[in-house]
Amino acid sequence: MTEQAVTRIRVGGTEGTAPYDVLVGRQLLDELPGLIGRAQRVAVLHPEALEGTGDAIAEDLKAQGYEVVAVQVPNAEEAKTAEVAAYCWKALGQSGFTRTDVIVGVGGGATTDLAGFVAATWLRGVRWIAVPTTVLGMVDAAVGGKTGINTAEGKNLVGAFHPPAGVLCDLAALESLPVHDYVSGLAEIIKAGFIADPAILELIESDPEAARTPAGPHTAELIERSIRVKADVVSGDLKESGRREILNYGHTLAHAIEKNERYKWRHGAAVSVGMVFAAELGRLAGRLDDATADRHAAVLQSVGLPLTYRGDQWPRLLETMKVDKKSRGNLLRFIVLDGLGKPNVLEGPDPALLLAAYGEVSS
Ligand SMILES: NC(=O)c1ccc[n+]([C@@H]2O[C@H](COP(=O)([O-])OP(=O)(O)OC[C@H]3O[C@@H](n4cnc5c(N)ncnc54)[C@H](O)[C@@H]3O)[C@@H](O)[C@H]2O)c1
Ligand SMILES: O=C(O)C(=O)C[C@@H](O)[C@H](O)[C@H](O)COP(=O)(O)O
Ligand SMILES: [Zn+2]
Repeated sequence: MTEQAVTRIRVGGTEGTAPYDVLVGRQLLDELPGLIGRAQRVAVLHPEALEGTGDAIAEDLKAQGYEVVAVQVPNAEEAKTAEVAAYCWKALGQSGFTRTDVIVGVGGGATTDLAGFVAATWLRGVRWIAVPTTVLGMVDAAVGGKTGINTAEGKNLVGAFHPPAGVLCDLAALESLPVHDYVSGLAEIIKAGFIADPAILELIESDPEAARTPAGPHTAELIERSIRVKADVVSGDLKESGRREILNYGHTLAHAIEKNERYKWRHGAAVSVGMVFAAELGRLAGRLDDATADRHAAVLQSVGLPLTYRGDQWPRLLETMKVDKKSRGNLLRFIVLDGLGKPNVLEGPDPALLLAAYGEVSS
C-alpha cells in the first residue's frame, strides 16, 4: 500500500504562545495521542451531526488509556452560546478536569470556536486540539487561535485568543459534508485568494463546478494554499494588532447579516455577500480597479455562493456594524483592496458611500 502524503504547515508561536502544526491529509487521527501527550482526561466535543465520529474518537482514546469525557453539542451556530459553554464547563467540572487535561474539538468552525473558547476559559486555559471537519474549519476557523461565542448583540462578541496545540485536517471528513456547507467554506478560500494568493482564484475559475466537491482535482491544493495564507498572517499578529485585520475582509457586513438572520445563515454565505460589498466599497472609494471588483461577484457566483441580501435591512445592518471589533469608538473601519492581493484599511467612510456600496448587494 502506498503511504498517503501529509502536508505539515507550521503556525509560528508569537506573543508568548507555542508554535503548532496544521496537518492536512488522510487518516490523521493516529496523530491525536501524540498531540494529547500525558494527559489523564480528554474531553471530546463534537456536534450532533458527528455523533459517530465523536464516538469513534472517544473509543479510540479510551483504548489508549485515556479517561474520555464525551460532550455532544448542538449543530452549527446553536453551539456558540453562553448556555452551551456553561454546559461544557459543567461536564468538565463533574469529571474533575485539571490543567494537564486536554480538550479535542471535532467539527466545523462553530464547534472548534466553542471548544477553543471552553479551553481558553476552563481553569484560565487548558490545552486543546482542533479536528476540523468542514472546509471552512480547515482553512480558517481551526487555525489561528481566535475562539469565541455569539451574543444576542452580535457575532463572536465574547472570546479569547487561545491557539490550539495542533490541527488535524483529515480530508476524508469532507465526504459527508452537505454541498451547501462545502460551498460555504469556499467563501473563505476565495477570501484568501483576493487578499493574498490569486492562484487560488485561478484554480477555482478553471473549473468552478469541480471546486464545489471534495472530489475536485484541486481540493487539497485549495485547502493548503488557504491555510498557508492564514498561517502566515496569524504567525505575525496573533492578537490582531495590525495585519491580522485583513482576514476580516468581507466580515463587517457579513457578521451584521448573520446577526440579522439570528445566525441561521451560514457564515461563508454571509462572507460572500460581504466581500461583494467590500469590493464595491473599494471601487467607489477609488481604491480598487473595476476588473478586480467585478471578479468578486463572478467567482463567488460561479461556485453557487449568494451575492445579495435584503435591501430594506440596511439601517439595521449599519447599526450592528458599529459594534464590529475593528471599530474604534464611533469610527467604522473596513478592509478593502487597493488591488488584487493588496488589502488595506478604509477608515470612517462617508455614510453615502456605504449606502451606495450596499446598492450593489441589495436585493
Ligand atoms: N475562529 C476563526 O478564526 C474563525 C474563522 C472562520 C469562521 N469561524 C466561525 O466558523 C463558523 C462556521 O463554521 P462552518 O462553516 O464549519 O460551519 P458549522 O461549524 O456550523 O458546520 C456546519 C454544519 O455541518 C455539520 N458538520 C460539520 N462537519 C461535518 C461533516 N464532516 N459531515 C457532515 N456534517 C458536518 C455541523 O454539525 C453543522 O451542522 C462560524 O461560527 C464562524 O464564525 C471562525
Ligand atoms: O482569523 C481571523 O482573524 C479572521 O478574521 C478570520 C475570519 O474568517 C473569522 O470569521 C473570524 O472568526 C472573525 O473574527 P472576528 O474577530 O471578526 O469575530
Ligand atoms: Zn470568517
